[in-house]
Amino acid sequence: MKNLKERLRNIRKEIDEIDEKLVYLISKRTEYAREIAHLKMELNYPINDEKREMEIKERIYKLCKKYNLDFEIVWNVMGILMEYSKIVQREEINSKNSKKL
Ligand SMILES: C=C(O[C@@H]1C=C(C(=O)O)C=C[C@H]1O)C(=O)O
Repeated sequence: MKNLKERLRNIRKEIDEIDEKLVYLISKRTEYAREIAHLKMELNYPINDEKREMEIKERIYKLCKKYNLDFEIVWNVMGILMEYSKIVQREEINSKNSKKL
């Protein structure tokens, strides 16, 4: 019983560390998206890039096979992250445009 409780505590510690890494990686991903927004402004490219999103989808599909994960669920998570990166890009472009006025 004592061992089981200790194992539970240890696994939760591992999960906390993974969560911290995930949040760090989300912040990295979002910062890169912010940088991309500036490049898109210069290049006159739209925020949405369906072709790129399809490439990501294919990669994620293969990675899910490799790591034996449910693609639908992982793709939902990725969808949220991509939505977030587009929100940040829109904010970035709006704030740059409003500074121009
Ligand atoms: C970040 C980009 O902008 C958008 C967001 C994407 C993402 O979050 O991965 C991918 C394609 C674009 O729709 C990009 O073009 O690379």
